[in-house]
Amino acid sequence: GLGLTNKKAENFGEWYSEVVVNSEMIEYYDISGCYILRPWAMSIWESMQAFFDPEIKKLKIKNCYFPLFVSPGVLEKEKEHVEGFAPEVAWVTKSGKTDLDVPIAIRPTSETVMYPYFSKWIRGHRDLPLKLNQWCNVVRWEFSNPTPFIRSREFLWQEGHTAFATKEEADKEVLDILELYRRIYEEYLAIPVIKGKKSELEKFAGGLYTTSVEAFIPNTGRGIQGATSHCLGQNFSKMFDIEFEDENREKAKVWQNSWAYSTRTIGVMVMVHGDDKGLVLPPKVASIQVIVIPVPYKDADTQGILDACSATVNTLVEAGIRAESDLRDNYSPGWKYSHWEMKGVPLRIEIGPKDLANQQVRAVRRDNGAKIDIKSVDSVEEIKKLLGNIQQNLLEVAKQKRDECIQVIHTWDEFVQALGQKKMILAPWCDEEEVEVDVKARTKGETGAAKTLCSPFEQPELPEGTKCFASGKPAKKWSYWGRSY
Ligand SMILES: O=C1CCCN[C@@H]1CCCn1cnc2ccccc2c1=O
Repeated sequence: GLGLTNKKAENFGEWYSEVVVNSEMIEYYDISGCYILRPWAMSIWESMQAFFDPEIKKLKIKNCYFPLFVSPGVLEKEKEHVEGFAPEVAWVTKSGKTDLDVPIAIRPTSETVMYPYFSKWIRGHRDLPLKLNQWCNVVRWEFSNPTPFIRSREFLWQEGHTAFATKEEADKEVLDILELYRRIYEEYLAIPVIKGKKSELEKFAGGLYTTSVEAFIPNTGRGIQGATSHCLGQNFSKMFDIEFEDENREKAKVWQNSWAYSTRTIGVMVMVHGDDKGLVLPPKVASIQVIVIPVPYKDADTQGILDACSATVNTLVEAGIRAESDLRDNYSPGWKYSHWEMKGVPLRIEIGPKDLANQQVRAVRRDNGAKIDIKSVDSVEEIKKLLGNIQQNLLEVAKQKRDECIQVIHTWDEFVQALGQKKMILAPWCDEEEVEVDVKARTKGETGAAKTLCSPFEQPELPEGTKCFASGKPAKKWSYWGRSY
């Protein structure tokens, strides 16, 4: 029947798989690591896109589309950039029964697809800045445990690729885009994130520096990279000869960025807000914000109740609220309550004989279960307010839970203890790579090693003489550490 067999606090992995399927977002596919995105998931992707695409167009970024296929020559152009990733690259080796003389790679990301053409298109400084984005799928044939939305062999994302004459312009754009990612998480998905810089070990090896928004999953005590905005420096322009004649007719290499968020965002939302009744959708990304359900009663005026439901939906829709009714006569009200709770619809409206008689409706919030009687005449205004409160409450509750998981430490013993308590750890660090490698080695265990998540832009006070928690050397910065996805 209805309802989840797994509890979020008891077996998180099974709970998550059940929620994404029972909420009708995901259907498992017969190829491991590949998932069907059903409309209930696709509409969430589309609502984020409906925010992000106009925003990047305001920044004069233009959408394009490059081929899915990459010729081996360019993919292997730079050993450093690709070597660590090579095992994940999927290759086309045949067409029909015939072997291709040269295998063709499927894009895992598009730097090497795009940049030979950036080199062709950029001649003079008047060709700059070049700012392109594409909405597409990418393929990475990963072998670690596949998880819908979080880690799949094919996923949807947007990838921005930009080229500037100066480093200053590139540095500014990195942060402009990172702010858009923060807004996606905090204003749409109601998920708190931390903006910061990745360590040298964790950054994109092909770039100059990596910034990211980091989320945290309290149930597993793992950090998760929410989205990433890299400054590539001139690494790729040197590799691909992307140069221009500057004002004093000198040849100069361009400064580049690349940035992405993916369908992983949806998985983070499920993990953070979901509960034992199923999915919980923030109103901003809910394709149905209000579901209206008739509660007929024996010989009471059933037609009157059905008409009131339809009238309520029409009034709400006219006011721009995404409302629908569930008038199916082959399901009980109780069944419908569970069904739409499982799908995470933020607000339910019940209309029974009493409500009809009193010219009111009963609203039930999905986030905290509160029941509110609303005068039908005030329904639009009251429901808009309720949806706003739900959006804000989801963020506040998530922020409070996340903050409870943050632990500031100063010593190795405190670090190990906090790690065991599934915390997101804020620690003073000497910023030396071999110390980071050492921490990974010393915390290797069945639940995975601890790594740096990011060094937050907002740095707490670092008193003179503070020691690195892991090496005892003078600490240079505060960094977040933890196990991660
Ligand atoms: O993050 C982004 C943002 C969007 C554009 N690409 C960058 C960097 C991607 C890093 N990466 C990630 N997995 C890979 C897998 C196979 C080959 C290459 C790669 C690879 O370069």
